[in-house]
Amino acid sequence: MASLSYEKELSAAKKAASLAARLCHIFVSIFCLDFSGSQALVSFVLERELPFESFSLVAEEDSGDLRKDGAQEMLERITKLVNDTITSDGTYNVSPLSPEDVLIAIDSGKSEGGSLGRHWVLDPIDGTKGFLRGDQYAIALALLDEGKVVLGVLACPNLSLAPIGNDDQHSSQNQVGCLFSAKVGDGTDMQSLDGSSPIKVHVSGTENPAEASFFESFEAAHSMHDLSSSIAKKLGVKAPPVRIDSQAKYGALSRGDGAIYLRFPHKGYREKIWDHAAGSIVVTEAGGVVTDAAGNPLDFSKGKFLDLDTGIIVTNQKLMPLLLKAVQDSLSEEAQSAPSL
Ligand SMILES: Nc1ncnc2c1ncn2[C@@H]1O[C@H](COP(=O)(O)O)[C@@H](OP(=O)(O)O)[C@H]1O
Ligand SMILES: [Mg+2]
Ligand SMILES: [Mg+2]
Ligand SMILES: [Mg+2]
Repeated sequence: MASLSYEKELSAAKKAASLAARLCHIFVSIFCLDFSGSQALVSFVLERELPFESFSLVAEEDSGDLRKDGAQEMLERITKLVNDTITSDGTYNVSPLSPEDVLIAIDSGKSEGGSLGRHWVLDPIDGTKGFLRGDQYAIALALLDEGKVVLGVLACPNLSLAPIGNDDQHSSQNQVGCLFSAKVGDGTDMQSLDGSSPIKVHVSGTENPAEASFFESFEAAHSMHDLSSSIAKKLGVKAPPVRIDSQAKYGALSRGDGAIYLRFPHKGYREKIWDHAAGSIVVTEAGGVVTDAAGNPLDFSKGKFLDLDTGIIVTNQKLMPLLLKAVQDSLSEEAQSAPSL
């Protein structure tokens, strides 16, 4: 049986996500509207770092737009950016990638995943809308082994190292750029994206919902904010929701910035595994719980999509029973009040 320690896989993942974060950061300055360069870079780094492992990647982007007529210049810019990032890192002694190499690296993310063997799961930029607004976004990378998430890394370039809501502008703690990493059975670490030493993080230990603050999507279109506010009210949560983009919510929750994350997409939306794989292990290894609205664990073994009941709820172990009850009460009230069609 292959080594189950995933040590080298985790360090490869941390390196890949950090370099991709560097590349995304440069994107901001040139306002380049294509995000697949981050995917090309992650795929390049993983294949170089783990040359003896079979490589399967389930990732959000593909090269379709970059292969269209008129995308030549964009592809050249992305290729340059990928090469510049590889050169700035300095560890790979390779000749520069050609535009075709970049397209191939992007398209190595076409795997379907599933319950057999190992699959990397990548969201090269999660929270695209947050990224474009200059708010939170994340590079989210996880490894599935036999359908289970065994490690996850979240690079959050705009998340402060200090807790959210701590407005001490003059503190040296106000530095931004966090890297969260988690390996099954090993806890969750956080470090600065500039490479400080990692510290262990833990979810909030609060048992009192009145003290808990909760996260939800910034984008109202991504989650039913009415439903989450009804749940929060039932629970007795006092503070208003903290709305942030991307899996930075899972990162923030893993270090106790808030105690609850509620995500109820509109009917018909199917959640993708790359939007939750890394975030969920970052939270569970920090002592939290991630389930669907029925209290079932998320099943990452079914391919690209999560087949889940209604929504995703995240909190600590003590609050979960109360939260689950509030969720189910709110859902059944909503079902009763909905006009029958
Ligand atoms: N209508 C919808 N409902 C729920 N999620 C949606 C959505 N449209 C897009 N998303 C997903 O929500 C993710 C962002 O999550 P959040 O709402 O927590 O910021 C997006 O990731 P990308 O930005 O990678 O496409 C996208 O996959
Ligand atoms: Mg996403
Ligand atoms: Mg994305
Ligand atoms: Mg998207």
